Amino acid sequence: MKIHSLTHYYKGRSSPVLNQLCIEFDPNKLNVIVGLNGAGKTTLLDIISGVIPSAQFHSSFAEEDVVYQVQGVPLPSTMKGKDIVRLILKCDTPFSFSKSLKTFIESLMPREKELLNRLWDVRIGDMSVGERRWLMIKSICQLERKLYIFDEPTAGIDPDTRNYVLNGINRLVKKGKLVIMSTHILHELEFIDCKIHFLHKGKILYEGDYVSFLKKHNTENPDIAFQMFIQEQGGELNEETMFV
Ligand SMILES: Nc1ncnc2c1ncn2[C@@H]1O[C@H](COP(=O)(O)OP(=O)(O)OP(=O)(O)O)[C@@H](O)[C@H]1O
Repeated sequence: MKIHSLTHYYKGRSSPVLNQLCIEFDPNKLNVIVGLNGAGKTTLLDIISGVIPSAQFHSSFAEEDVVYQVQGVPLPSTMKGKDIVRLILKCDTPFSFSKSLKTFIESLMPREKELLNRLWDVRIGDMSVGERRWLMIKSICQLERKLYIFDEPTAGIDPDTRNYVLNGINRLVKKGKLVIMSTHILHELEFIDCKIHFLHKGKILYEGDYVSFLKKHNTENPDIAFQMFIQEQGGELNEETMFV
């Protein structure tokens, strides 16, 4: 999937958040969008998923072939773990819930099974941020879709659980699905076959693999490479337009 030129303005903002942005997703790799806070990653994912309509982007995927994990959990806090699992797995209507649940449980590692068991009767409002995210994402990974979009799926998740989440997402790529995610945790990409899309100043200014990104900046630390990349692009503010 390619986007040739995408511009998006938010109401009341004089400059566009996305400015003639071009991007090419790789169907055989995990596509990872990175960039500073406020760079426009969520906006881009919102447009690709159809949450924000855009006259400049026409998805080649039908609505029912797409699943989008958003950052917040727009669900009542009294829902329990088992309700979330049922709600998400039931989205795949051709399969019965008991069959989907059996497949879901079989896909989990032993510690994940313990976690599911523990969260089964816990209300969302009583789960930690990481527990809630793990449950939502692992359930979403069970759905049969062609395009999967995850907005910061590993934010606030401990390293062990993060591995389970990333493995689940990576398995989708291996199954031939198009997967796009955003992240601020660059170190997690080291062992993943991914294509990084660096969003900065409304455009994708770098597309390539993790190793090339590090090599380009002559470092083994992705956070340093990130900082160097931002500096290369010139980070100065225009003093004339500040605080007016
Ligand atoms: N509904 C909105 N109306 C006006 N401006 C918005 C709206 N949503 C987002 N913005 C602005 O657009 C810019 C990009 O926001 P966006 O959430 O896409 O960034 P992001 O890269 O996902 O940030 P983060 O890494 O912090 O999650 C920000 O400056 C934000 O303030």
